[in-house]
Amino acid sequence: MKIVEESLNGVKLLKPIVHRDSRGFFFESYQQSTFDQLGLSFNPVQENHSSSTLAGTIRGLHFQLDPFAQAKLVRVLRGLIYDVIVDIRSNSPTFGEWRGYHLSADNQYLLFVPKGFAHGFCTLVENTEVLYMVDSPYSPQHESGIIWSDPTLGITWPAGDKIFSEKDSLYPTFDEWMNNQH
Ligand SMILES: Cc1cn([C@H]2C[C@H](O)[C@@H](COP(=O)(O)OP(=O)(O)O[C@H]3O[C@@H](C)C(=O)[C@@H](O)[C@H]3O)O2)c(=O)[nH]c1=O
Repeated sequence: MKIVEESLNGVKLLKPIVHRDSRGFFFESYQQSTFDQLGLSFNPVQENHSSSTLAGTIRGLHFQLDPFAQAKLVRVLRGLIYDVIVDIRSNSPTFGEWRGYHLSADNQYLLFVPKGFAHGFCTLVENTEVLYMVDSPYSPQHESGIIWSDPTLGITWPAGDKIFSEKDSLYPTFDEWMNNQH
């Protein structure tokens, strides 16, 4: 496992060591001691798998509130996504900044997203499958989010029509969410 890119404090784009042979490939997608060596404190307790039928499907921007905040290790088993994270740590020098990464079954990247980030993605091809481990269990009472199309954040999503859930259409803007924190 090697770090390909570090951007907002604590976010890491990782590339596993891929062992290829005549059958195909093998890689360790998570190994606790490797993560410890990379300085990533991550002890997953739940794995999630989502499949999105149409290209242009958006899921996000999501996070869970303390004490159920989740770090995530995200990768794509099939297809291609534009994965977006937003720093929502109010004490962070990069508070309110976002970054986007192309994750695909082909590039085999893994994105490590620490606690304190809103997370979402847009699928770029049909039948895209995303797998991610989280280090705190699902807690519906602690689910929260920010509207993916937020004007202040100004995320440059891929062009084209979008498909998203009703739940995701009802999340507040970044400014509304911030004002509700005080
Ligand atoms: C997130 C989650 C959902 N569910 C249920 C609730 C609901 O009935 C159904 C679909 O949930 P959602 O619409 O929230 O699924 P989705 O929009 O895919 O939510 C996910 O989006 C990405 C971007 C993330 O970062 C994840 O943490 C998660 O929030 O699955 C669970 O049972 N466990 C879970 O951990």
